[in-house]
Amino acid sequence: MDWTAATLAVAAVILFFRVLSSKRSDNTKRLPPGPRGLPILGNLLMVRTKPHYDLRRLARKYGPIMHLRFGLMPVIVVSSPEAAELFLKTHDLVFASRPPHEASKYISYDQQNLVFSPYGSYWRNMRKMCTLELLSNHKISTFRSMRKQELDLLVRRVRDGAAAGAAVDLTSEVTSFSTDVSCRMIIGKKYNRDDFSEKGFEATIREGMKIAAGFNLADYIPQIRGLDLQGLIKRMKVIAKDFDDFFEKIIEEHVQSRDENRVKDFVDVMLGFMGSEETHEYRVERDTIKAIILDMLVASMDTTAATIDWTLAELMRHPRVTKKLQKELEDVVGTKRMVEESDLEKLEYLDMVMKESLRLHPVGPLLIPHAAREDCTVNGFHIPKNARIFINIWAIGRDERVWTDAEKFYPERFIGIDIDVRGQNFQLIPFGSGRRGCPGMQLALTVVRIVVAQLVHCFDWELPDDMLPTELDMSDDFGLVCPRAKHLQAIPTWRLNALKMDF
Ligand code: HEM
Repeated sequence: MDWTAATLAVAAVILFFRVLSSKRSDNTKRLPPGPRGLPILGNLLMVRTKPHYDLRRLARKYGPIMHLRFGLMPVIVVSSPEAAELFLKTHDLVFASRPPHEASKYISYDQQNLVFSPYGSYWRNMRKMCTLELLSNHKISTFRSMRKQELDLLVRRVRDGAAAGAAVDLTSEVTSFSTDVSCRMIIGKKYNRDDFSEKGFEATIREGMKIAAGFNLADYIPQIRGLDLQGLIKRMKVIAKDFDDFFEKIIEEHVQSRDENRVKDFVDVMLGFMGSEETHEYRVERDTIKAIILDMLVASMDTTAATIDWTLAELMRHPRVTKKLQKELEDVVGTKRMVEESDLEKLEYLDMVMKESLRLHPVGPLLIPHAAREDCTVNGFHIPKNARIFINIWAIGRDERVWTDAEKFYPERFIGIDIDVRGQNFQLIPFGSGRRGCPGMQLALTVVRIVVAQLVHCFDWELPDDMLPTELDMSDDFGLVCPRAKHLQAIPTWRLNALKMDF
């Protein structure tokens, strides 16, 4: 044997043992427990139209940190406050990314939005801009009088319904209110039917959200991406074109408008940063603006409306709670005027009602999927790089080990307990927590509280057709946002007789 052959033989033996030992150490990495899956599809068929229910059922068997496989992708499901804290606080930086997402590649300018953008300098820059320039306390206070105008209009519409003695479709009314407020804040005007394609603005937004939330096989088996087996790419291209035409029109109107005195909407603010990187740190291009407009519309319109809707439904089912809330409003506001945003901090029972509603009905029951940026060990379990992380906050909110009488709507459970919804108490995180937590939380809490307070202060409510409170259907509908499955209808009676409606 010459020296060259000997050296090659030794190198081959070393390589063989290296590979063997790396295989062994991979095998010793302990994944969290979970059900066995099918070849290729993995556990995809175990999750049907209501994933939050299916994943809770599985977690009851396999534990609060559970491993599944959707297609070829590892999925980790988190279902206890302690485990949520490990993922969103202890190891927040590792899990602060989002997985690749086919729908937002088409609809959101190649994931240039905030919601689905992977962790990195682009996301950090956009997140900073949104937090400091669009959603700061100062900025949202500049829209206070606009919110009041829209709320007055909502009350007026409901009062007209009260005069007719008919049931009002509260879900539709609250959704229109929320759409109008969001549009005025983000694009500076209510959306106009003529501005959009035939299908209509709201229907297109909803279709986009449905596709974005759905289980797209290509997200889990990237090798079949080009085949478009579910026909989603075709639909997404149509939606993306409709949005792009609309946003181009909006941006052009803003560029042409010279009124310096009006309150600056989000498009104005972002246009102010475009092409001025020397004076501002934000790198904003035209596609960035379009992606963020869509993000803000999607993130604010239906989340806020669905939260108000769920809360009003719980109040209809619990007349005792409604009476107690009306009493608090009479004590703090009186019966001679309507509620103002400045009253909100004094309304402690309202705060408990909102917490209880968000506990039972978080509109993002699984948060938005997070992604592992690198391999990580959590609670002794190996969490592989690129794993999708679902945090089942809906299951946590209804866990009997965490909450006494968990299924019961009982706002008094928060008396004397220091738990709020702002991301520090992991048994109640309807807005998420940590780096990816909701940047619109303050705005959302202001809007949902003022609308609920106003509608309960101004009106008494009765369910139609002699329906008993216990008969109200409370089923939900899963999507990017989880609203009530059926519209809430109720008959209002004006109760502020001392107040003339001259607004
Ligand atoms: C009641 C209303 C709302 C609820 C319950 C809610 C809840 C949430 C949740 C659960 C997340 C995901 C957190 C995570 O993945 O860890 C989120 C993200 C987000 N929310 Fe909200 N939200 C609401 C309203 C709003 C509003 C009004 C805005 C802005 C106008 C907004 C903007 C966003 C954005 C931009 C993100 C993505 C943040 C990121 O990925 O960095 N949300 N929200």
